[in-house]
This record gives sequence, structure tokens and C-alpha cells, in this order.
Amino acid sequence: MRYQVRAATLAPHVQSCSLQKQMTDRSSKRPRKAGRSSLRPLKALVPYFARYRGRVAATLAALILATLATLAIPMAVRRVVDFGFSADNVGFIDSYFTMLLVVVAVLAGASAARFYLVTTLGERIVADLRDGLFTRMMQLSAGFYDTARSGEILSRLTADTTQIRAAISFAASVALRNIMMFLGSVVMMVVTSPGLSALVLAAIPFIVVPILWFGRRVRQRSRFAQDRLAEASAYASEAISGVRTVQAFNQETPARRYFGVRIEDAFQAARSATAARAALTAFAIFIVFASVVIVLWWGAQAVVDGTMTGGRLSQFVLYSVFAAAGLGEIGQVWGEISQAAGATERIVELLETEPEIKKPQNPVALPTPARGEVHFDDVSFAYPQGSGPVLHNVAFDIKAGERVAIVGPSGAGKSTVFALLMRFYDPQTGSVMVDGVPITEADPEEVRRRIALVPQDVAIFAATAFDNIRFGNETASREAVEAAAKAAHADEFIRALPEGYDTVLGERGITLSGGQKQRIAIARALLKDAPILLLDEATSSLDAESEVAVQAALETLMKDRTSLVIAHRLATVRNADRILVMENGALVEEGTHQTLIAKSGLYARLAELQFNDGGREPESAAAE
Ligand SMILES: Nc1ncnc2c1ncn2[C@@H]1O[C@H](COP(=O)(O)OP(=O)(O)OP(=O)(O)O)[C@@H](O)[C@H]1O
Repeated sequence: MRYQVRAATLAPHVQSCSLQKQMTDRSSKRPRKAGRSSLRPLKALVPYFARYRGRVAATLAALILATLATLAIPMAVRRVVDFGFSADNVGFIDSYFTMLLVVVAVLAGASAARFYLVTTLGERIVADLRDGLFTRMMQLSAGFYDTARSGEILSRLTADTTQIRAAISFAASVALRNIMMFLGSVVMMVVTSPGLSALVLAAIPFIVVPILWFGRRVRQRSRFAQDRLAEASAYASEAISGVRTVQAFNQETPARRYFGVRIEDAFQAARSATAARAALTAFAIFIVFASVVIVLWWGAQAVVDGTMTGGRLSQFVLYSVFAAAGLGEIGQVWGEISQAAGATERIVELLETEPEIKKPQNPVALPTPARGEVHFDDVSFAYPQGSGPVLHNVAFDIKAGERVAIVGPSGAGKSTVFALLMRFYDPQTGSVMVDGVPITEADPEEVRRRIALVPQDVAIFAATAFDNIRFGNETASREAVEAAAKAAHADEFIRALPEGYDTVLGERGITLSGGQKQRIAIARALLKDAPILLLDEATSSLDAESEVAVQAALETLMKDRTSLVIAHRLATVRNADRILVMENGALVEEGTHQTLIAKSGLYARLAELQFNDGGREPESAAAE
């Protein structure tokens, strides 16, 4: 139950799904998809660009201007070479060099604008992607997180998005500039010398086809490298969050070794991807410049024969150098763009994972005012990733304001009942209702708003004590937060912290004791002030003294609400109006403490075991 409970505390509106399988299914199709078109995944970014049409248009304008300015330079050079180098043309030289300066100034301005626009566009789109990804992560829950590894997801949120930013901010702009430059130069080459151009154009397929082939290999390898890195990150994140367990079992060395192997794998994969990129670069540079040399050779012969002027050849050579350099640069950044395509694919997988549990199109409104009734109608349930049914035909009715305890051996399915009530999962058969409405027909947010959960495994965030309690109600005032803490018997220990309510609690509440965390969770629930209260082992980490105090706080909390209490310690449940006894996923007994003891069934056996264990007899334990 850990994940569900944590998810509940982390984000009250998270929903459940079981889409890991769907993700995995998709993942297995990946190589074939990759084979079809290496840049196809980038299509998923189009809607993100579309949001910033103005900025994209300005970027393209700056790009075109910079390209035109560059393309103007060789024409000026030709004039200078053919007519400029003679003493009676001094005025001509001045005007041409002045024009050249203007062109260079336009080029500089347009390049700066392009750089600024393209970089901020990259940052903007990546910020949106991260935001979208996090939003999706908050919508997916229980079923998905049962198998997903948080470290791997974090790697997508950070490393993959960074790669996309690099591609947009740098590679895409370089590629676009060079594509324009290449096309512009080719046109100008044809204008300058159709004969030489034909020679160059004939060489192009030999350049482009291998570049595309190399690019695809780079992409496949880099996707593999990113996957290895994500695996290493996932392992590191687990080891770091469980560092005390690692140290307690002297597992530092094996953990280091394990991580070392993973990181080495990631390195090897990255090296292989880089090797493919390096080969691509070498190939691109060689083939492109070799073509230029051959062209120059032919051109030189034409000048010697007198069929071409030196200026025209200079102009042609400059255009062909531009075209070649353009192609060379495209070749270089193609690898990076291919890598970004791999990263996009990984992100899109997550973005496209649909939450199984979401708001119906026409949700049925829960009646107001809230009554706090709970109804389980013949509910059977198996966890999506579980090995079999966990609940079998569970049926019960809880009236508004009733206090019901759920007891039973470990693994009986008690927390699962809570998970279904919070709608982290949907049962396979039967129906769960809140205030008479099947929760599958209602908005999950509305259902969860009516329920306050004090989980078994309390999530504390690296925020102040104040903010941690206010999690129960974002709009609560300082006074309300402190009043809730007082009622939960948390006020005293919070005030003793170095900065009182403003003390930042360590990540996952590492600075707090188990009992303190539970009291924070109780304060949260008090602040939420929901009509239905779920207590999952809420006092399990408390010492006897705190338990008496917290029990008093819980009494306040449970007053005038429907409450469902899971407890192993029967002393804490005996005052319930009714006790549901579960065993192996079924409801086996139901009644008050007295009637159940009289029945001599499972409850009586559990009670006897527990009280005899402590050398106490049930009635005296009741006084606690
Ligand atoms: N997310 C999950 N995925 C698959 N199986 C699960 C999951 N959570 C719980 N289970 C299984 O469901 C069964 C019931 O678990 P549940 O947590 O509801 O028991 P419980 O009665 O609350 O136990 P405890 O008192 O120890 O908390 C157990 O067999 C458990 O292994």
C-alpha cells in the first residue's frame, strides 16, 4: 500500500491507472518505428511550437535575413575581384567595401537576433514540456507507480528535456540556417555557373544518403545510451532514499559496484553513440570538402582556358564553400537532432500514457451537503500488477457519522479497501459509493475532497512544518494551522524545533520521529475537515503516552464524521460503533467488540492473542 498512500498525501488529486503495460507494449515496438523515420518523434513537438507562432516567425525572419546577408557577400567579392583592383576605380572600391560593411552589419544583427530568439524558444518549449510531463505524472498514480521507477521518470524530466533544449536552442537553429544557406548557395551556384553546378549537384546524393544513414544509427545508439543512464539514475535514486537501510546491511560496496556497472554501461553506450557521431562528422567533412576541391580544380582549368573570369570563379567557389560548409554543419548537428528525437520519443511515451482513472465526461455531482456515507457493494478486486484477487465480494454499508474499525491479519486487504474508496484503483466487479453515488461516475477530485486520509506511511515534504500541515487545506490561516497542530498534539514538538513552524523538515521528514510524522498527518487531516476520515494505523508509531494524547486528538477528529479506522492494536478499535473483520480479502465477521468476542471467531482469537501477549486481559486494556 505504500505507493497509494504516499500518492494520496503527495497530491490529493492524483488518479490511478495501470498503464505500465501499455507503456511497455509501446516500448517493445520502438525499434521498428525508429527504422521508418529517424526524426518522426519530433513531430510531437509541433503543437509546442505552434503555441509560439509569433516567436517562431520572428526566428525564421532573422534566419532568412542572416542567410541573405551571407549570400550577398560572394557577389560583392566577385565585383571587387573583377573590377576593383585597378587604380582608376578608387570610388568603386570605396562604395563596394562600404556596402560590404553594411551587409556584415546586417549579418551580425540578424545573427544575434536569431541566437536570442532561438535560444529562448528552446528554453520556453522545454519549460512547457517539463510542466506538461509533471502534470501528467501527477495525474497518473497507483497502478502506474506500482511498477514505474521514480528515478527513471526523473531522468526523463531532466536529462531528456535538457537534450531537447540543446537541440532546439542550438542544433535546430544551426540546421535551419545551414539548410537555408545550402539552398540559397545552390541557387546562386546555378546562376553563377550552370556547368560547374551540374558537377556539384551530381555529387549531392553521395553526400546526403550516407549522412541520413549515419544519423539513424546515432539516434538508435543514443536512445540506448539514455535508457542506460535512466536505469543508473533510477538505481541511484532508490539507493539514496534507502541509504540507511543500505548502510545498516553493509551494502555500500555492493551498491557502489552495482551502480558502477550501470554507469559504466551508460558510458559505453554513450561512447558508442559518440563514436557514431564522430564517424558521421568525419565522413561529412571529408566528402563535402573533397567535392569542393574537385570543383575548384575544374574551375581553375576554365579560367586558364579563358571561358570564365577569376571573379566568377571566386564567387562560385565561395558559394560552393557555403553550400559545403552548410551541408557539413547539417551533418554535424544531424546527430544531435537525432538524439533529441530519441529523447522526445521517451518523453512522448510518458505524455501519452493515459490515466485510467479520470473524470467522466458527465460526472454525477455528489449530493450537498455531504453526508459521509460509504457503501461497498459486492466488491472484488485484483491489483493490476498483482498475482490474484485481493478482495472477494466485499459488501458493507457505513452510515453518516458512524465509527467503523477494520481489523484483520496483515495482508487481509484492509488498506486495499481504503485505496478503492480513494479511487486509486477501480474494482473489477461491484461498486463503491460515497453519499449514494458510485464513485466511478463522479469526479475523482470531488470524491477525494470528501475524504481525509491519515496514511500508514506519512509523506513529509522538504518544506516548513507550517506548509506541511497546510497541505491539508491550502487556504488555511496561520491560526487554523496552529489550532490543528495543537489538537493533533503536534504543536509542542513543532515549537521546540529550531525555527518553530518555519523549520524546514528534511526530505521525507527524515528529521522527525515516526510518531511526530503521524501527528503532522493527523493535523493535516484535521485541517482538511472532510466528512469521511480514513485512519490507516494512525497511531502505530506512537509511544503509550503520545498515543493517549493522540487518541484524544483522534476523538476530536472523529467527532461528527464518518470514520474508518484500520488498527492492529485492538485496544484502539474497541470503542468503534462497529468492527469489520477481514481475512484473506473477505469480510468474515461484523459486529461490536462485545458481540464479536462472544462469537469466539477470528476477532476473539486475535483479541486473545494480543491481550494475552501483553499479559493483559481485554477489559483492562480497554482503559488505555
Ligand atoms: N500495489 C499493489 N500491487 C500488488 N499487490 C498489492 C499492492 N498493494 C497490496 N498488495 C497485496 O494486496 C494484499 C492486501 O494488501 P493490503 O495492504 O490491503 O493488506 P492490509 O490488510 O492492509 O495489510 P497490513 O495490515 O499489513 O497493512 C496483500 O497480499 C498485498 O501483497
